[in-house]
Amino acid sequence: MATATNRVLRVAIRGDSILTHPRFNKGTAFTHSERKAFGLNGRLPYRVNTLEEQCERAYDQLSTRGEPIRKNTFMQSLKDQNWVLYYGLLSRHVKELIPIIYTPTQGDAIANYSHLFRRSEGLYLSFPEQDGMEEDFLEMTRGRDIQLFVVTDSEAILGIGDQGVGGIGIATAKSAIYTLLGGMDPSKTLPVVLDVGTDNERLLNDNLYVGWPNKRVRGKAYDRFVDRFVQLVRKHYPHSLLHFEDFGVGNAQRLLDIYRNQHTVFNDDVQGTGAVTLAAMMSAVGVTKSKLSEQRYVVYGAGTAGLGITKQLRDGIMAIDKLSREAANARFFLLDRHGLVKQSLGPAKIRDALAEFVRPDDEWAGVPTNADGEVGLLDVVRHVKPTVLIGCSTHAGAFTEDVVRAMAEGTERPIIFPLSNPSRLVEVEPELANAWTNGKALMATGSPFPPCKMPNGKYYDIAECNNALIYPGLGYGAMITQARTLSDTMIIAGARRLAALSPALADPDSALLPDFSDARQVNTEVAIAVAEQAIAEGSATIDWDREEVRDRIAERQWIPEYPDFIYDPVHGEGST
Ligand SMILES: NC(=O)C1=CN([C@@H]2O[C@H](COP(=O)(O)OP(=O)(O)OC[C@H]3O[C@@H](n4cnc5c(N)ncnc54)[C@H](O)[C@@H]3O)[C@@H](O)[C@H]2O)C=CC1
Ligand SMILES: CC(=O)C(=O)O
Ligand SMILES: [Mg+2]
Repeated sequence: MATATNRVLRVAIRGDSILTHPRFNKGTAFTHSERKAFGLNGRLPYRVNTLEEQCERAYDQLSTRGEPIRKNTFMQSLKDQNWVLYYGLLSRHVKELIPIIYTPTQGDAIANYSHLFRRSEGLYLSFPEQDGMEEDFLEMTRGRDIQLFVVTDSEAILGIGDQGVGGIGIATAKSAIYTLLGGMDPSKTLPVVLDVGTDNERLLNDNLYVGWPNKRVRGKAYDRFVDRFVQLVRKHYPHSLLHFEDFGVGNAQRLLDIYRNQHTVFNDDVQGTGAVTLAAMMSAVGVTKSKLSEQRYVVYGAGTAGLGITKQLRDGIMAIDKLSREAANARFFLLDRHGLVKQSLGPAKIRDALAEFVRPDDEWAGVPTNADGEVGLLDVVRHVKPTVLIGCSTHAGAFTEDVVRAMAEGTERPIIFPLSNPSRLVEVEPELANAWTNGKALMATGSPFPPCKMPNGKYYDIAECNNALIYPGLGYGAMITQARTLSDTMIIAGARRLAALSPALADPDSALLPDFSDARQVNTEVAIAVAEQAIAEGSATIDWDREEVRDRIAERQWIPEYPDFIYDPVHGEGST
């Protein structure tokens, strides 16, 4: 509701309308004079509470709920009632509550979306209603200054696959994180689901499923539908940021390539995941006193995130260590469902997008294969002796004891990042990898995990290498400078700033990335770095000096505090 410099708001609605409007509702925090002005006197109990008191009450209520999914439902209902209270509560308990409103719990809420459904949130654009898309879009956005669209088509939600219309839950969660950690004004963000059907049989056979009960539309019809939406964004909100989330592997990078020259677009799974992993890797090589370019990287799961990470690390090696593209590419060994991505697998088993990273066969003479000539993870590890092992496969437990021990034989400090979400899909539990490597592994995971006890009795904090540690800052930096593009160099600037904040820099036994309890300050630093880079390279379209970026961002970031309200039925906000 407020920014650091905007403490008074003119509001046009009153009575029940304001009490049921989550953007304006203050509940018991309406002052007595506001109650008079807005017709609320008889609608509220006498005593005026502070936000602090409201947060205390809401936290007590939340604490009576045991299971994470019940806490998630409570938080959703709070968001439906009062945004300031919702974000106020979250910001007082960031580390405890992010796993409730985001991964892993939001994954369960999305999987059960149609059964938990109470009320809608965001914009639902359904394939059979596409002729009315512009009307629906305008109906939703009329009078609003939307600066950020978070869109999903729900094909690859976290690691749980196609969730049909329930995928709106990842767009709403990612938007909420933009506000909580990036300072984005929630009234200027819009989560969107493109409901193009679902191939999830469980949903198709469920009579309570609330989405379009149809097989997923693909091919040209799909492309036209997505394009219709993107062109509406471009036409009506040319300066907005368009964030793509959890699109399938056949579309994520492809749509990014199509639209990145038309609008300021961002694919979180490709670019956000790549950036946070680059930052964690910079931190890890700082601990081992080596360079990014000196590592041998095995990436297990060459889908959207796997390839995004690989390219971002490759670009980092080129930008920071000045290796050629070919030399940097040669540091990577990718595996997918058919094992090592190597030449003889042929086009039927290798996506075109992986072309740059296909290994030559002659490198693998004498290495054991299965009957189809495929090389598995253990044999890749034995042969390559990787210093880095990254998982983004959704294959729970893929980093077995044999794999981890084989890796530890080949390198003093194995860098192991099992990044699959939600937690139950992690490639290896950090506790196990810690035990199998005698506490030598440097680790980061996609969802939160508890610290591991080291042989010396100390605890090792597991960095949460989740794109939420960086995407709100990347997006905010691009949005606030109205950048024409979110360029690769802006992303690298953000990753370098994040790496510079790593606790492991000061103490090599500390976590590789800042703790999520500091994620707001961290993302603000990332936003500053991105905005400075946007100005330096001419992507920014606002007329700021680099030196003023920090102050400008501090002034503009949205904070969960109640401004004072003045009733103004003519010029006030809230009437549209
Ligand atoms: N930590 C983070 O910030 C992020 C984590 N992720 C996680 O990464 C995982 C993958 O996500 P996406 O790349 O979007 O999905 P995706 O479906 O594009 O990629 C998964 C890839 O793993 C491969 N795969 C599946 N089973 C395999 C197996 N048994 N062996 C080898 N390869 C196998 C698939 O063929 C596919 O190419 C998910 O769990 C997701 O939650 C994704 C984005 C960000
Ligand atoms: C974190 C995230 O974006 C994912 O797991 O898809
Ligand atoms: Mg994602």
